[in-house]
Amino acid sequence: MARQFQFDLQATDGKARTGVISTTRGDIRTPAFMPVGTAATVKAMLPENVRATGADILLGNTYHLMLRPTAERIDNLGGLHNFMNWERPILTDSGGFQVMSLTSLRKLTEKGVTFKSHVDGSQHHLTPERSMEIQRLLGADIVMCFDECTPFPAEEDVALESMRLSMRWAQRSRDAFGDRPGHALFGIQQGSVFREQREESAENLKSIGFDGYAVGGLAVGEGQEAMFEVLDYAPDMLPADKPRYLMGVGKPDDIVGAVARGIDMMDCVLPSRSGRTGQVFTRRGALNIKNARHQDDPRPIDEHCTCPACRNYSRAYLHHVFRTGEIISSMLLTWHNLHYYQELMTRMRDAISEGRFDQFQRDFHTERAKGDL
Ligand SMILES: CNc1nc2c(CCNC[C@]34C[C@H]5C[C@H](C[C@H](C5)C3)C4)c3nc(N)[nH]c(=O)c3cc2[nH]1
Ligand SMILES: [Zn+2]
Repeated sequence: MARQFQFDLQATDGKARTGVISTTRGDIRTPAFMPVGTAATVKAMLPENVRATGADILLGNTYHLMLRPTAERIDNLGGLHNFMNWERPILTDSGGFQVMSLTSLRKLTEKGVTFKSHVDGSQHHLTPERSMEIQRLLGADIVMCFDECTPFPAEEDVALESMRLSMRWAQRSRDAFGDRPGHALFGIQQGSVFREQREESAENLKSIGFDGYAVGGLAVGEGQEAMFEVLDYAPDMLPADKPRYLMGVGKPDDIVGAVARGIDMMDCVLPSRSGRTGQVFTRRGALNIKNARHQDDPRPIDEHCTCPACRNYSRAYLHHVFRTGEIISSMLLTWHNLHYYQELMTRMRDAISEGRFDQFQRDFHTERAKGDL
C-alpha cells in the first residue's frame, strides 16, 4: 500500500531544505507555515480564504476543543475537518503547552497533568493516553506527543528532569497512538538550551521512532539569539529524512533564520492575533495601522502585496475601520498578514529550489533596513 505519510526532500541549499509532505488529505509544501485555528476557526477568516492565502495545513487546538465542545462531540459530528469545513491536513498540539500557560490550578505528576478548566472550573486530567485519544477523536492528520514544554529559564538539573519526563511520555504517546495508517505522530525534542540534553532527547526520540520530529521548548522567552544558538545544532540531531517542526515560531525574521537552520514546519499565532491588534507585516518590517500617521495615507499596506487588503484599500481606510472597531478590520488585517507569511514561505521555497537562499536572506534583511514604513 502506498505510504500514506511521505516526506519527499526536493532540494537543499546549505542547511535549508524544500520538499513536499504528501498526506491522505493533500500535500504540504515545505518550508511550511501553519496558521492557527484556535477554537475550530482561524479567527476572522473563512476556511476558503485561509486556503487562498496559500496555507496547506492548519493547526487545531486540543486544549480548547477538549473543554468545549469536547472531543467526543466533534467526533460524533464527523471530526474537526467536517466541523470547521477544512478538508486539508490538520495538525493538533497535545494540549500540555496550553495547560501550563493557561491554567493556574494544575498539578503535574508522572501520570500527567490535572487542571481546572478556565471555562467552567471543571477538573480535567491530561495524560499521554488521553491526549492521543482526544487527537484521534478530533481526527488530526498529524498528532503531537504529550510533552512538558520546559519553562525558560530552567536550571540544568530541572531541565534534565523535565526532558526525561517528556521522553517517558513520548514512549507512552507512541504506545497509545498505535498503528494508524494515514495519520502521523510527531515526537517533540526538549532539553532547553543545553546541548547534551538536546542530544539525549533526540537519541531517545529516534529510538522510539516517529513520522516527524518537533523542536520544542523554544520561543518561550529565551530571545532570538539564544533560540538561534540552539537551532545551530538541534535540528541536525533529528533525522534528515523526516519533517522538522519548530513549535510556536514566529516573527518573519525568526522564520527565515529557522529555515536557514534546517526547519521545515512552523506555527505561530502572531500573524492572526497581531492582525487583530492592528499590527501588519510588510517587506520593510511591521507597522501598526492604528497610528495616526496613517490616517491620510492613500497607499496600500505593501505595494508588492496582492492580497485583497492591499489590492482594494488604503492605509487611511484600514486606519479608520480599525479605529472604529469595524469587523472588516480584523478580516482584512488578518488576511493580509496570513498572505504575507505564505508569500514569504513561497519566496523561500523558490530560493532554496534555485540555490539562491543566501541571496534571499541578504535581500530580506536589506529590505527591512530601508525603513520608510
Ligand atoms: C509560542 N512559543 C511556543 N509555542 C510552543 C508550543 C505550542 C505550539 N503552538 C500550538 C498552539 C498553542 C496554542 C495557541 C495556538 C493554538 C493551540 C493552542 C495550539 C497554537 C509547544 N507545544 C508543545 N507541545 N511543546 C513545546 O515544547 C512547545 C513550545 C512552544 N513555544
Ligand atoms: Zn496585503
